[in-house]
Amino acid sequence: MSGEVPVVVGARASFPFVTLRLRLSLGQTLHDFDQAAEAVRSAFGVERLRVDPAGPREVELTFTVCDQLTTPFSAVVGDPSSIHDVMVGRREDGGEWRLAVGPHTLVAGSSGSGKGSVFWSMAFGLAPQVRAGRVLLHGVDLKGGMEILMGKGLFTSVATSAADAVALLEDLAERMRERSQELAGHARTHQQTPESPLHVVMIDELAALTAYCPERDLQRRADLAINLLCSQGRAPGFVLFACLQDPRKEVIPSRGLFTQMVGLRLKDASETAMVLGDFALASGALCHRIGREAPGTGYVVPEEGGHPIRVRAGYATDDAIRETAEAYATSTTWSIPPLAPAADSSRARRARTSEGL
Ligand SMILES: Nc1ncnc2c1ncn2[C@@H]1O[C@H](COP(=O)(O)OP(=O)(O)OP(=O)(O)O)[C@@H](O)[C@H]1O
Repeated sequence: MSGEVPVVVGARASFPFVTLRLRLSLGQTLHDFDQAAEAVRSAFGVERLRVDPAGPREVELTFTVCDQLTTPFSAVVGDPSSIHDVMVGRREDGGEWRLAVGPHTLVAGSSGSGKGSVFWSMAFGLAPQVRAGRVLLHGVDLKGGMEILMGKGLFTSVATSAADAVALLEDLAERMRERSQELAGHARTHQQTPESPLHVVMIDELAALTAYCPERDLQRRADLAINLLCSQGRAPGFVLFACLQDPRKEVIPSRGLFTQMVGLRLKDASETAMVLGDFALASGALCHRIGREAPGTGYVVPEEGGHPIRVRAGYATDDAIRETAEAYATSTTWSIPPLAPAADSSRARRARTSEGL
């Protein structure tokens, strides 16, 4: 028997997961299990099946036997003491889904996949820090501000045109450079305080700036500023959080600079691999199989590495967004500086309403 069929050598359960450990039969490889995973998952009628190597001749199959994320729930305002990560929803094991604030985050998902719920859950999570002045949110919404202006009170500045978005990003890149110079020789990472807040740039649809912007020069300048902020912003306290429908490299050249990826419902397996890595498919993290009836559901690779985790974001109604924005409004608002002429764009020009930030 052991030469033909893999033998079950162990089993364990920890709700909602059941794990079987199998000894490979002669000639079988991990790849065979990866290939068969979808057929086995479907035969057992479970939500997800993950295949992991477990030593030279063994493999583990982990079945998610109960989907705890089917019922939607509301986005919540963060805990005032949370600085490094915020709760944005729930994980498949019933625990809190917390997103780290430091890394640059890309949320990819087709239209209607629920990117807005991750966006607002993040903003709600940061709201107490916004009110305390330790975090300044900057919004970029080139759909005329439809999404972000609803919660305008939380934002220090909001750009709703490509020209304003570029002016804002270049201004932030310049502030980042200045702060890095101030920190040089004193500290390797920035500690957020009201005197020196963390800047979080929240972009509703990144491709509107990096791929579909009709003005090539603005597109080029936006790419440059995003690359600068992504590659140098984390240590001095400048962070990007961007949503995107189409994760292809030609749409978002700086994709690799985003180190925290959230994959909601996507079009096909290649998009899933682009967002979460090839590894995701063998882990059963199939963003392209997420149903339309479960917006806000997706997979995320934990910052410390390991398997993608299935998650769902809390949902923020329009009323909840307005109320939260009113209750946790920032006291720091900026006018976006006028767009510098192209040749002059490396020198940010300022029109600050708050001094010394
Ligand atoms: N976490 C959630 N829980 C329950 N329902 C949700 C959730 N997120 C979104 N929805 C529902 O799905 C709809 C689409 O969500 P949303 O507008 O956030 O998608 P999107 O990915 O931003 O789409 P687009 O790119 O077209 O703007 C919402 O109007 C809402 O009804």
